[in-house]
Amino acid sequence: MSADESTPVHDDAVAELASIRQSIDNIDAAVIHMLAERFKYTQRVGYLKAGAGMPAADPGREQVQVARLRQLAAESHLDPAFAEKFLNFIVAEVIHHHERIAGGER
Ligand SMILES: O=C(O)C(=O)C[C@]1(C(=O)O)C=C[C@@H](O)C=C1
Repeated sequence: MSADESTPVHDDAVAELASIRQSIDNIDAAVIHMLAERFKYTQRVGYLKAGAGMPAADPGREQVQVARLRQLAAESHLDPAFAEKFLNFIVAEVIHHHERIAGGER
C-alpha cells in the first residue's frame, strides 16, 4: 500500500496537518502585523533622526538589541544565531529606509 492511500492513520495525519497549518498561518499573520507596526515606528525614528542630523545607524543600540534577543531566544529554545540574523535582516532594511528619508525621499 503506498503512503498516499487512505487509511485511518493517513486520514488522522491529514487532519492534524491541516489543523497545524491553520496555526502556522495565524502565527505568520501575527508576524506580518507586528512587523508592519515596527516599521511604522521606525519610520518615525527615521524622520526624527533626519530632522536632528543623527546618523541612520546606531551600532551601540544594535549590540544591546542583539544581546537581548539572543538571550530571549536561548530561553525560548530558539537558535540564538537565527534570532541575531533575523534582527540584522530587519535592522538593515530600517537603516535603508532611514537613509532614504535623510536623502529627501519619502
Ligand atoms: O533605535 C534606533 O536608533 C533605530 O534607528 C532603530 C533600529 C531598529 O530597527 O531597531 C534601526 C537602526 C539602528 O541602527 C538601531 C535600531
